[in-house]
Amino acid sequence: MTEQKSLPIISLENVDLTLGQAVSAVHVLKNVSLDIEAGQSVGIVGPSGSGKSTLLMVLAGLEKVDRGEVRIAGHNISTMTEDQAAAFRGANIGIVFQSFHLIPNMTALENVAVPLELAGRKDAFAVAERELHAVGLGERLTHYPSELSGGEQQRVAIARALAPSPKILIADEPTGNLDTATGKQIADLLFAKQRENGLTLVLVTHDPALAARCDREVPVRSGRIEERAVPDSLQHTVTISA
Ligand SMILES: Nc1ncnc2c1ncn2[C@@H]1O[C@H](COP(=O)(O)OP(=O)(O)OP(=O)(O)O)[C@@H](O)[C@H]1O
Repeated sequence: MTEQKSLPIISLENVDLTLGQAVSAVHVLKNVSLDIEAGQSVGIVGPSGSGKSTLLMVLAGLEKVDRGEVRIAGHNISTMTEDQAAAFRGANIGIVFQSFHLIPNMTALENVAVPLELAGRKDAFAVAERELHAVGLGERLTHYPSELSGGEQQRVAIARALAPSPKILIADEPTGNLDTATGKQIADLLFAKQRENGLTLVLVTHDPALAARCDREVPVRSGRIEERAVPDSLQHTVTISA
């Protein structure tokens, strides 16, 4: 019997992207290729300004590439219209932005319930409440973002991204504003979702401990990735030659 290699859930092929105009133009991503298997956790690491957040925006279809292809779950997100990409994200991808993007005039509970309501879930508020409890914010349901600390806002954003049970979670510094103990709790929650639900995790992080917990670290340097997916057959084999 021949072993079937599953298609990567995320695949970038020779992606180039320049942001800004004229003198402020920056060639941010340079011929980037990256395959991520379903259910894998990947830590995107690298110096400030190397292109990590831009890479996440590209993966989420929020930034169009100049060249190359971005395929998510077999769909070419680079050729979708904005509406198609938004619907696709809603059904498949949870996103935690560096600046959270919470809706200021909605409570924590309402912020988390919004994507569920948009998906037509009748149990939106019950699920939202459960997710807020899971990130340790059961006592902050009716607080508005301006009444929450930075770390609490970050956890609302994580609860909102996880609530619709996406296939993929893309998160920019998900523990960046948290103390060590709370950061570990959030990381535990994310890796539990990976283990139990097969969630694919793509995390940008400056935290070496969080990166080390991922199945794989992808280093970004000046807009380039040197690493390419290790074939399955080699992934769990470590050979030490004397
Ligand atoms: N709209 C834009 N116009 C011009 N340059 C941009 C634009 N957006 C980002 N850049 C540049 O692209 C580079 C990569 O930015 P990006 O935010 O992806 O870096 P990063 O690796 O996530 O950094 P950090 O770790 O500091 O968050 C930076 O040098 C930034 O100045």
